[in-house]
Amino acid sequence: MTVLINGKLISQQVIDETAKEVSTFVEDFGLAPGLAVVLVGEDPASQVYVRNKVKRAEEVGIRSLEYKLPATSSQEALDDLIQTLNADSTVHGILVQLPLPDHLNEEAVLLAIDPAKDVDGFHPLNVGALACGDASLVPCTPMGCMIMLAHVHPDLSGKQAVVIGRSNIVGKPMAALLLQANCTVTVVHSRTKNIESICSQADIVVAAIGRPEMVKASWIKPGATVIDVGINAIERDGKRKLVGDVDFADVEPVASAITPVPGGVGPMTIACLMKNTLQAAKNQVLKP
Ligand SMILES: Nc1nc2c(c(=O)[nH]1)N[C@@H](CN(C=O)c1ccc(C(=O)N[C@@H](CCC(=O)O)C(=O)O)cc1)CN2
Repeated sequence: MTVLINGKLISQQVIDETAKEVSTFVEDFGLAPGLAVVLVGEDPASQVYVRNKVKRAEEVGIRSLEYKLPATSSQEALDDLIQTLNADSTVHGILVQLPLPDHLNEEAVLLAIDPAKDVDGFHPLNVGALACGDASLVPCTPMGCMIMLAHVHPDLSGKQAVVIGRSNIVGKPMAALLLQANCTVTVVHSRTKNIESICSQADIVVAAIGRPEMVKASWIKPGATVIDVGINAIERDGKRKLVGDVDFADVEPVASAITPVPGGVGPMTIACLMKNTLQAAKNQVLKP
């Protein structure tokens, strides 16, 4: 029978563990970790994610500060805010919700965040540390995928893993983490030839393409584990529905374990953000 890897349940475990550690941190250091969440514009999905981040922060005892800037904000205005947050010793974590409006330079924004406060793990210094196997702040979605994988594969060593997609947020850090866990890793992308045949040899498939239900049963080796990072809103039978990058109904009977959408990787992203915020606070308090 196929195991459904339940992101809601596992993320709640991560939240509960983090809440305990936050309370020890408060006892030891007399202050709660502080997280600044910056949202530029009014993208409805981003508003939901930011709201959920603030809610989860409250739940674990992290002090959250929300900054909402208008969609027309200048690069300078955003940079000024980041510099102020960088200089504030009560703020241990800073995240700028992505995507940003088109006129803003995302790379420059991510570079402006103090790497010690970069709880998304997107700053080039943290990306480099991850590539060297020495990261303290790891991007939240790939970290969440690794925690879910650990539930079905306590030892990933020697497994053939295929990551579909090469984004900076998911594909590349995911490949680095799987490599660190001693998997043999292949990254496939839009220019890869024979994607289906490469995927069908993998023990683990991580789909992070951003194309609804692209991965079919014929791509999956019987008994493989499938992690679906995609969150795509589609219309089916006149109703709005969230689906992943994996055709769940087609793939589920072939896989030995699979994550659902919704309720899979998504909730893990926010739980891992709480873990990173606590980690950043510990790093700053212990090594100011
Ligand atoms: N600065 C960042 N921006 C973005 C990130 C990120 O990690 N850092 N990731 C995504 C958005 N995201 C968090 O920010 C995120 C996406 C989805 C979910 C989630 O829980 N999804 C639910 C479904 C939610 C719904 O009903 O719409 C699920 O999959 O069950 C959490 C966080 C891009 N931007």
